[in-house]
Amino acid sequence: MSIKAISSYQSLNEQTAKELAVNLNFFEEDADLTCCEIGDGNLNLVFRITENGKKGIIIKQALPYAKVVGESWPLTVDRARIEADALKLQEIHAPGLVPQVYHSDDLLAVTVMEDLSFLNILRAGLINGDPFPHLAEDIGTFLANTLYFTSDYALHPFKKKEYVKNFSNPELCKITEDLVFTDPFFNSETNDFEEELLPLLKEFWNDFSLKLEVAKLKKSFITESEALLHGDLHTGSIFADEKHTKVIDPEFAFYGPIGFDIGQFIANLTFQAITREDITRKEEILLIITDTWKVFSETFSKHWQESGDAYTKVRGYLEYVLNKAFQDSAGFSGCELIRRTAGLAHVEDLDGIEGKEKRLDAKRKSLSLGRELILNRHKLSSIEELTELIRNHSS
Ligand SMILES: Nc1ncnc2c1ncn2[C@@H]1O[C@H](COP(=O)(O)OP(=O)(O)O)[C@@H](O)[C@H]1O
Ligand SMILES: CSC[C@H]1O[C@H](OP(=O)(O)O)[C@H](O)[C@@H]1O
Repeated sequence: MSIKAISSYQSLNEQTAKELAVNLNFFEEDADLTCCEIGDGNLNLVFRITENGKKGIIIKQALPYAKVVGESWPLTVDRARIEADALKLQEIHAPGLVPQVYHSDDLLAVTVMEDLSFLNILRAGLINGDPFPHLAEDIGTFLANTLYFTSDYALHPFKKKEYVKNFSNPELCKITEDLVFTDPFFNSETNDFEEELLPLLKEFWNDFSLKLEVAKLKKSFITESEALLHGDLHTGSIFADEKHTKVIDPEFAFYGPIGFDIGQFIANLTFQAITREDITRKEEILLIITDTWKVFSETFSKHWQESGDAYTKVRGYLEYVLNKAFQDSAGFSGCELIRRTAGLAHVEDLDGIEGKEKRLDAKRKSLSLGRELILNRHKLSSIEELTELIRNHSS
């Protein structure tokens, strides 16, 4: 039976992924196709199908469980629908900054999209020291456009609530609630860290002022339906080179506080500020952070002038919204730094450091900076103060 004709979910393999591509008319029946499963993320299958080595297509399929753990961690395949819908909406608001979606199938939990293999995953490129001259401009624009145009500042309230419903994503949000906001701040089984970090982590687990601030950040993540977030905007969710930037993998998309995406992006750049030894190379990262915020806040402010909401004309309201997003983003980035160091899901920027002492030193810096950002976020009043804090903790 043709895979296109199936009436229930089944997980693909390299052979059936090829058959699906042909049945969906992406290739001729007699095409000489190559298919490889290239997924290196925590959750899904990703097939790259090419004909004679030319640019091909990507078929991404959600498994009914989290790939990184296995069938013992069931997970809704509805995340594929959310990812495809989010990519389509992001393409409208931030054209050219996401892969094109060619086809999606909610039953098979499949998204067929543009093959971006000509680009590099940003995390790998940054670790390699590659330059990304357009990154700040592109991500600042992506953040400003996707966040503003999906918010109440831009949308009719009925449309906004329709989106909130469509992008209700409880299972994926629960992963973030646990892995980003809760587990690393308690002695949880999911945590994963070198025993040498235990004394510092014990300090965290016993620090009730730290826990109170994380509780406030978690509350804001859970309760503030401000804009449609990407939901997992780390440097492994971005393809880039010197000229292009493409944001992938919005399966964690949902309505949340604007500062969350900004904070995750800043934190994942911060790992590079911590690990780079050369001062000039560190400063390159701090400049990307500064410029991203500047592009975001300037572009968001420009859009704001077009808003039909009467309150957006009230003096001080835009400044309030931006200041809250800024301070939230500092706090969220603190949580991301800590969870990527001691929680379940790690990053190559830290784990890939050769030499145990050097690696532990970087991880301690990441944990201490994370704590500072969470505790002192309300004292930060400019992006320069934020980058100065990062600079001081990463030398
Ligand atoms: N559009 C694409 N073009 C080329 N490669 C892709 C594309 N989407 C994903 N990949 C590859 O698959 C990997 C995992 O994709 P991702 O969407 O991050 O999956 P997961 O949701 O499991 O984290 C990426 O790191 C990248 O190597
Ligand atoms: C068990 S999911 C852990 C972690 O993985 C996700 O990232 P990705 O899909 O990019 O691999 C997300 O960050 C989750 O917190």
